[in-house]
Amino acid sequence: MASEDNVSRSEAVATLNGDDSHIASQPRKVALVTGITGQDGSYLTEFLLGKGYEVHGLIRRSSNYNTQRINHIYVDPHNANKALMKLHYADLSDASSLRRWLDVIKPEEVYNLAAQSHVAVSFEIPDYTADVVATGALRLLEAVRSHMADNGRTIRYYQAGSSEMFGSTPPPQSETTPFHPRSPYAASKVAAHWYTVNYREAYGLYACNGILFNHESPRRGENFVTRKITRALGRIKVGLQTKLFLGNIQASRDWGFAGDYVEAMWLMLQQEKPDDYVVATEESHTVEEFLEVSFGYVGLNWKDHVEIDKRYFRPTEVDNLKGDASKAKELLKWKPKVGFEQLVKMMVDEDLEMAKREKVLVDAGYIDAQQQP
Ligand SMILES: C[C@H]1O[C@H](OP(=O)(O)OP(=O)(O)OC[C@H]2O[C@@H](n3cnc4c(=O)[nH]c(N)nc43)[C@H](O)[C@@H]2O)[C@@H](O)[C@@H](O)C1=O
Repeated sequence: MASEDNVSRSEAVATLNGDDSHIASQPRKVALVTGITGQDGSYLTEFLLGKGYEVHGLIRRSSNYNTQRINHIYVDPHNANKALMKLHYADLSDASSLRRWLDVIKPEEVYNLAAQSHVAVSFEIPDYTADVVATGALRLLEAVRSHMADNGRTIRYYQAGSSEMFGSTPPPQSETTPFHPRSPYAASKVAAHWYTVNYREAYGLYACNGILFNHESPRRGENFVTRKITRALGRIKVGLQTKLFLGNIQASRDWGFAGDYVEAMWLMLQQEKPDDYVVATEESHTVEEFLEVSFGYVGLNWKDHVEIDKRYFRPTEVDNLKGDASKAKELLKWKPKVGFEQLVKMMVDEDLEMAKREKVLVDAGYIDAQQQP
């Protein structure tokens, strides 16, 4: 469904919906989002469209469409009056594509959310992870810098940092806590963090690092632990599977709701000066506690279904993350709206509904139950 056509900015800016007259008198702000097909990209795009932005997303070519999370806000570009989210093929490993789209789109804000974001997988594909997460951020920063220099424009840049950068440094973790990364993913995020700081200091770029602690939602990828649990729980509840295999359930994370966290990204780019901010709930829970709350919510005992499988342990683990978000609270006036239990219930509710729909298809013989034990 991605458009392969270039749409000129003047054409796009002139396209205003009838239902947003409060912003119709000014040209729309234009944002460029990498990683738009991911969990955060989809929530950020909804948020920015709600603020009256025109949002351009960079997507990777794939033999299958991977736009499920944004299909509900996609409008065919032939409907120029309504199509305020536009998709373009590019890749963080392809510097020329980044510079070209900056030149065409001329965004005011760039959000770099794209990544190989799975920590365990980064041990399997470390070169690729470093290329996309670390060097990819550098390529984008350099494209932004050179575009600004050549065109006399300014762009505000957001870099998606991660609490994984703190690694083995004990909690609570704030902006001044030293990094001690424990995976190729985390080390790559540390590099991207410092590239961003360096471009700010060297070139005066308005560039911010958001150091976001884990943030989840019903749109979370199914191989991250929270969604893996709620997805399996839904299927267990309706009888499509019986067991769930997990790794280290003593790890503790500061889990917030992704929908809350994208607002903090945007707020960072609306300040007078660029800076780095921790975004977190300031509460930490173990994976075991997540199991207790989620299974308990639907009247099941997790101990009847969960088995520990060593293959999900990581070569080096991050044991305990708990953020100190005082700076974001004070300067951005940001705070999370969804708490831990509410987040768990939201995810369980959605995945229970999904499992019920899946069961209808299984019972009718349209799909099989994917050979789950
Ligand atoms: C902020 C940060 O947040 C995320 O990274 P993550 O914390 O590694 O997230 P996760 O859901 O993969 O693991 C959380 C914990 O859960 C343990 N765990 C146990 N059993 C399984 C298991 O079966 N699967 C998984 N995935 N984890 C398991 C696992 O060992 C770890 O201790 C990414 O978004 C990342 O991009 C990012 O930036």
